[in-house]
Amino acid sequence: MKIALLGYGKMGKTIEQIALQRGHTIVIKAKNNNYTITEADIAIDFSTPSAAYNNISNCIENNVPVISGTTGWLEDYDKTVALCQEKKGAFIYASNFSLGVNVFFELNSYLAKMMNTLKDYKVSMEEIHHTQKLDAPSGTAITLANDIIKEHTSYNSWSLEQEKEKALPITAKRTEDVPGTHSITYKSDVDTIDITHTAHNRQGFALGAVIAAEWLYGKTGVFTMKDVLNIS
Ligand SMILES: NC(=O)c1ccc[n+]([C@@H]2O[C@H](COP(=O)([O-])OP(=O)(O)OC[C@H]3O[C@@H](n4cnc5c(N)ncnc54)[C@H](O)[C@@H]3O)[C@@H](O)[C@H]2O)c1
Ligand SMILES: O=C(O)C1=N[C@H](C(=O)O)CCC1
Repeated sequence: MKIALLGYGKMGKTIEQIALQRGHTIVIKAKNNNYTITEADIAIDFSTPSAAYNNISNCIENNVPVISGTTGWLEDYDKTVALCQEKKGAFIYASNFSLGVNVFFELNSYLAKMMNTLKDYKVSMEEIHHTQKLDAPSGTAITLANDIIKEHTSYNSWSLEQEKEKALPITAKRTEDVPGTHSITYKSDVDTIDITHTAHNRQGFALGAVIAAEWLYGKTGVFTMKDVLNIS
């Protein structure tokens, strides 16, 4: 496929390596909105929270299927879905494209469902990322928190504050060079259960995004990584 990389930073460059290894060509390496999307068969957006919606809607308007991994723009997600449906386009967003994290999402939901009957355990979450990250908490932490809230009746929201009524507390730490670590902890007076996913580098996110692009090409609709990986 002829791929447009919308965002040619840490992720764009890692996706380029994986896409070339898998036989694709890169026709656009955008660092701003100065590009002509119609040159591409498909676009992969890993840009910035303020740029993502314009990039994605530009693709949909021009009938170019688009994958987005950019986080921190989800206030515009519903509008994007409506546009994609109206234009009969193709779109996938995932807060995390790593295959391991997508298994971790399933584990998190299953654990939350079991723990819902054990109200002595309090849930908390910690995410750690590199210091250049623009958004907090991470998109992945928000997905994990929303999945817990769906299963666990003690929580109806998440918060970066630690002691908020019915809110699942998330701690967001920024440490140089950390690609992404997410932990969920259930703590009672007698013991603790922790589950953690640790990314060792950005290759897993990039591989998942290229697999999603290969899967989306030729389809119409709005999809998620659950559709791509056929898990759960
Ligand atoms: N979903 C996932 O699996 C996943 C994994 C890693 C990172 N991310 C997210 O991807 C995004 C990018 O991460 P990164 O580490 O590569 O950031 P980065 O800062 O290294 O790169 C961002 C790039 O976007 C470019 N950019 C700015 N405005 C643009 C525009 N209008 N059009 C196109 N490009 C533009 C910048 O010049 C830069 O090259 C972040 O939102 C991050 O949270 C998601
Ligand atoms: O490096 C980042 O930025 C990451 N962003 C995603 C998130 O916000 O969850 C995925 C992990 C890496």
